[in-house]
Amino acid sequence: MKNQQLISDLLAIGAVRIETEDFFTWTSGIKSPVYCDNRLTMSYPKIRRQIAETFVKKINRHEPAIDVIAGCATAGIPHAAWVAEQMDLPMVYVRSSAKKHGKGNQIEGQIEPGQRAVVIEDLISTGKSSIAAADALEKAGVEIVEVLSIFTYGLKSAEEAFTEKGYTYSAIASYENLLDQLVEENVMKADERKLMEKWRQDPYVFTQS
Ligand SMILES: O=P(O)(O)OC[C@H]1O[C@H](OP(=O)(O)OP(=O)(O)O)[C@H](O)[C@@H]1O
Ligand SMILES: O=C(O)c1cc(=O)[nH]c(=O)[nH]1
Repeated sequence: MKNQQLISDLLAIGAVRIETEDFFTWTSGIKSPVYCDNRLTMSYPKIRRQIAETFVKKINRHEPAIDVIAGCATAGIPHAAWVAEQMDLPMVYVRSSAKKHGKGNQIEGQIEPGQRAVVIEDLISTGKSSIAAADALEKAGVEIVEVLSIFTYGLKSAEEAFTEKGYTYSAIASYENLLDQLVEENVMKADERKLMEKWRQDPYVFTQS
């Protein structure tokens, strides 16, 4: 699946919303004029299959092979499941924090120290959620080979956070691809695009302390 195809699909199913007055609040607290709801892709078998196939191709590049697919709770879980199913690999998922009852697990499913894992996330903003999942797996002795997501905003702070941790990450499509497509489809004018690009350089600009 090409990045521009994914963006077209996300736009076609209404997964991308832009609000220039009543901002969205991201999990990080950032107030954003954009929200990309990749959860909607679950409801479209062709799109979710193409996403899984693209992830599988990326994962198959790794040598030695990957032992386990790890989904980030919650939105990464179904995509991790479809990838694990296609690859006939074990799957686990990682909660944002350990359960307060039951077995107190943060990682659900079976992992063994020394296994090589790919972490599947639906979206990367600051990277905090997927890095926390990768950290939990690493703490359990698992090697993080790559973090994959459907979409990334490509925020500088996320890039720095991944680099600092030494995790490799990639996404099928980016905010850049989204802006290209919005201009292409005449949804956004070139000067509006500039503003959206500017906001990405300083994503906390609308966030009150
Ligand atoms: O890179 P980050 O700044 O961490 O932001 C991205 C995370 O935010 C969203 O999850 P959300 O917290 O909304 O929870 P959900 O997956 O349970 O819907 C998204 O699904 C990512 O997990
Ligand atoms: O950072 C987030 O919370 C976030 C941003 C976004 O565009 N979509 C989403 O589901 N979460």
